[in-house]
Amino acid sequence: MQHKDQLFAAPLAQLGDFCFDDRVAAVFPDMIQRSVPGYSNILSAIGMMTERFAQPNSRLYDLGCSLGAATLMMRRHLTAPGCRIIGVDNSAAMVSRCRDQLAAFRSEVPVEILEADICNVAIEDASVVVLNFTLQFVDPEARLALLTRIHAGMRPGGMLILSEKFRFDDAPVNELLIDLHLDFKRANGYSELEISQKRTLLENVLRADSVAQHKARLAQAGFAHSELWFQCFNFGSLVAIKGTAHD
Ligand SMILES: C[S@@+](CC[C@H](N)C(=O)[O-])C[C@H]1O[C@@H](n2cnc3c(N)ncnc32)[C@H](O)[C@@H]1O
Ligand SMILES: O=C(O)C(=O)C[C@]1(C(=O)O)C=C[C@@H](O)C=C1
Repeated sequence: MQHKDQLFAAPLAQLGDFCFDDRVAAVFPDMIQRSVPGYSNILSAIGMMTERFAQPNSRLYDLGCSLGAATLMMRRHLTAPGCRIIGVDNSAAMVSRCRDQLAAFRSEVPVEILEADICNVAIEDASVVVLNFTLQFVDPEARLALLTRIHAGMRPGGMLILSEKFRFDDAPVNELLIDLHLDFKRANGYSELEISQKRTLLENVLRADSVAQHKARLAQAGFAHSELWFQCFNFGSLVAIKGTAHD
């Protein structure tokens, strides 16, 4: 059964930091669909890109997998033989629900869901790595080290999909795209109170970078190629490819 996100509909006495606890996990599909413009388009493209980039007998990683929406897409579109998918999340509530959700659909592809910090987990022999709205929650100081480890754990020609909320250096543009996102949330039924409480809760935990910062960091981490392939307001997705000997 789908549960509607009404977590922030009533005034909260204390606005601490947003966290991915059991209450959030219980409404997460509704929350992310109504909060992230383009979320479904990005998931569909993760399926298409998996089909294209998964290499035989390699590993595919979904880092910050939540309930496994991207893992499911990858599993459904995987045609290369001998692959395994590894989903990682450090929220116990997400991991438990993710395992249930994956078990509800039949598949021959081996999938393992780990409860761990993506900054510590080993990345090995990967052809596809997904960071779908996860890097924005990692300490900015730890982001380059994580991407460098991901790059080191990938096969040549492997692909990273990095979806994020962005900030923009041009102040009027930044304001406009944030406002359009708020309109998107209003159109999806969120009240002004829900919007402002969630915004305060996210302030210290979701630290957005600009597209230029992401591209520069991906290059520094070793990725030979990267480009923004999707954007809607202040949300979007980049693709980065590890170079091969032919580059
Ligand atoms: C916005 S959700 C990701 C949505 C998901 N990828 C999808 O496509 O539906 C961010 C997730 O990242 C997880 N997360 C944040 N920081 C993490 C870390 N350092 N290690 C592991 N998981 C992390 C959170 O628990 C949360 O489930
Ligand atoms: O609701 C917002 O304003 C968001 O920034 C959306 C966002 C995200 O980008 O991850 C924030 C937290 C929830 O996990 C779902 C979506």
